[in-house]
Amino acid sequence: MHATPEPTAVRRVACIGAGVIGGGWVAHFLARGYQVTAWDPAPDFEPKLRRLVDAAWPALVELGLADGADRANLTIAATLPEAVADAEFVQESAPEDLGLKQDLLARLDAATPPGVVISSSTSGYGMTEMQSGCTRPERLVVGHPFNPPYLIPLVEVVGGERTERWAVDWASAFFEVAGKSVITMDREVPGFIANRLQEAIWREALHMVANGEATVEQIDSSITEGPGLRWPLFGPCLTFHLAGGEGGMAHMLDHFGPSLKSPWTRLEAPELTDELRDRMVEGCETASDGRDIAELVADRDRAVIAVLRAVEAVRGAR
Ligand SMILES: NC(=O)C1=CN([C@@H]2O[C@H](COP(=O)(O)OP(=O)(O)OC[C@H]3O[C@@H](n4cnc5c(N)ncnc54)[C@H](O)[C@@H]3O)[C@@H](O)[C@H]2O)C=CC1
Ligand SMILES: C[N+](C)(C)CC(=O)CC(=O)[O-]
Repeated sequence: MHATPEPTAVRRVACIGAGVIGGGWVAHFLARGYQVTAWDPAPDFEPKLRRLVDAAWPALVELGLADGADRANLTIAATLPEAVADAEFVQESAPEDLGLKQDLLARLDAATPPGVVISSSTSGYGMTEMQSGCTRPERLVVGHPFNPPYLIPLVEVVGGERTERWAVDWASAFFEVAGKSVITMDREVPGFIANRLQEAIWREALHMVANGEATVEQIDSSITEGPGLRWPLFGPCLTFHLAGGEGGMAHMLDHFGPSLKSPWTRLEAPELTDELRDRMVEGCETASDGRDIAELVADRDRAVIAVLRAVEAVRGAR
């Protein structure tokens, strides 16, 4: 049996590794009213961490702090075992190095009370490969955040082959209670969902710069002045649903399906089978949540205007 607290009862979290992401997690958990203990092997980590939290705090105040939220709730631990000794949840944010993560997670597993869930911020490793040295692998999950974790809501949660289902469900529930927006994945896939999508763009951008096909500035403008303006409300699927006009995704795929064979990207497209077409069309119906095309267009237009105004306000304030 495992002495796992209810996700709503957690008060003490440990953040292991306190760089860009670990520090961002510290700021997030402090703003949500948790007692946070941080540990990092770098000798100068404490002043850097406090600078990061102080820089984030005005934004967190503007968003609204939870009851009891206070930067004084941060404790600096001298050792890894001290950091996790009475933790009710542990978030690991050490460098993206498989050997280092395997070794660190094994040490965390040995020092953390049984039943306490340990989550890794890894950007792409599977928990199956990271939990290989753990004696209680059932409580280890990936909890992949986005920079900065105190502002970007998404966390992707997924277990490894030796993770038990309760730990995945517990972590998802805990992150929700802690104010995050969670995608729980049933299957391990390198890079999870969002980084696979981001990497497709990122690798193509690097190819274009390497080949002299586009400059860094052109690449960034192509997103900030183009598709990026549509993505805050609708992701790539509903966005392209509207590219099909009144025919939606079905017409979009029938019209532009042949373009999947054109050399528009170095990434090879899957075969557009009837099954894939149906899955996309049905998925867009579900995601539309009862709205017809005209209603979706109206929602998109309102969102794009709001985003354009917000961006203009930030540019005007520079
Ligand atoms: N930077 C980003 O945009 C994102 C990073 N991540 C993931 O978060 C993790 C941390 O990345 P960053 O914060 O960007 O790196 P970072 O380099 O800013 O921070 C890493 C921290 O880990 C510490 N560290 C080194 N060895 C350690 C060990 N053995 N045990 C504990 N801590 C150790 C370092 O002293 C440093 O403070 C990685 O797994 C990365 O893939 C996830 C989402 C976004
Ligand atoms: C650059 N990165 C791969 C570490 C980015 C992430 O993992 C998520 C993010 O913040 O975009």
